[in-house]
Amino acid sequence: MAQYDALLVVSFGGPERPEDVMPFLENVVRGRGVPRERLLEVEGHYQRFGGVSPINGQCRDLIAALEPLVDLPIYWGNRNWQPFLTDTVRQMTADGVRRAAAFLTSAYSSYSSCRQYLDDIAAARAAVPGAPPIVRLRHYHDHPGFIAAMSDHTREALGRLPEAHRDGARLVFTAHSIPLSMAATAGPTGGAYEAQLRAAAARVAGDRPFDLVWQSRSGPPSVPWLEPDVCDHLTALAAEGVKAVVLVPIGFVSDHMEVVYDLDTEAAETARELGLHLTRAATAGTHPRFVSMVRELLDEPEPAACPAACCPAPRRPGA
Ligand SMILES: CC1=C(CCC(=O)O)c2cc3nc(cc4[nH]c(cc5[nH]c(cc1n2)c(C)c5CCC(=O)O)c(CCC(=O)O)c4C)C(CCC(=O)O)=C3C
Ligand SMILES: [Fe+2]
Repeated sequence: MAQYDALLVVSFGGPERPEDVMPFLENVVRGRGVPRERLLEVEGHYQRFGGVSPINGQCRDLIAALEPLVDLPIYWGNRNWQPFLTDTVRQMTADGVRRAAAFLTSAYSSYSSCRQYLDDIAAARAAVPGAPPIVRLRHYHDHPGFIAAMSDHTREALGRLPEAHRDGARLVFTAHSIPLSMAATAGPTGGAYEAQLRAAAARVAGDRPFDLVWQSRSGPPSVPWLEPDVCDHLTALAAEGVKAVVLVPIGFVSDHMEVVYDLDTEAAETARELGLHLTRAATAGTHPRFVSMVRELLDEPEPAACPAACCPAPRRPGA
């Protein structure tokens, strides 16, 4: 930890009042070619929850849990909503921070889940004269702390199924879908997003059979994204005679809107219609092993930066 004098938590950001929902969404999709109808539909998801995304509160909770373990000032900046990364970097600079470590609330390689965060950190630094170096802590999708937290939460969700259904329940891991072109170029040699997710899911599943499926598809319908979608997969499982499912959102680190809407609202409704027993595992959140993992990452030697050609920005047909 001696090499850093501050910890910066970098997250996606989300609105916390109804009037902030559309401006937030416009920040997220600027230049991304997301159809207007999709945006209005997603606006509805946020307004159903009073215009409040859970994600900022979850960042505050994570920081509160880190404070007793990390003997450094902890800063927090978001990519898409207040507190904005640029404002935080300005504050860090004013406070005299000389070399900060960045913890990203995104665990896997791909343009959306990695390079876009690095680009936004670079843009924030470029906007602030004298901004300190910000060193991204390494990917943690394979860290024992992350795997332990998800394993614990998966066991706990299995325990919430009716007892008679526990042995036969299928573990269904989910992650945010991304365009196939983005998946193909994820990581230093391509395919890393899916490969990392599958490896993490296999470790959490242990010797139980499992599936890895996708949620929260966006973008124009003409662009192919990773499939199958979680709801289509539940339908297929029910047709095969599966009676109970545990959904494990291994692709995310907190129970934000993509979890509480796309899984707890939409997928739960699909399961009810199909007569499937369904529980959902909590994400890592503030699980003690996940929190202590951040402390352990700070103590590791400074990680090498991602290769420049890793996770390139996708071409955006329709953008
Ligand atoms: C890989 C990935 C992660 C996981 C890694 C990570 O955690 O970063 C993730 C997380 C999240 N995605 C989130 C929200 C949104 N994502 C959108 C759109 C998109 N996501 C994409 C990918 C990912 N997204 C992509 C390829 C798009 C299409 C536009 C583009 O090419 O960039 C849109 C636009 C509307 C729509 O859904 O169409 C919204 C509102 C929230 C906040 C939730 C909250 O508020 O609680 C979180 C944590
Ligand atoms: Fe997203």
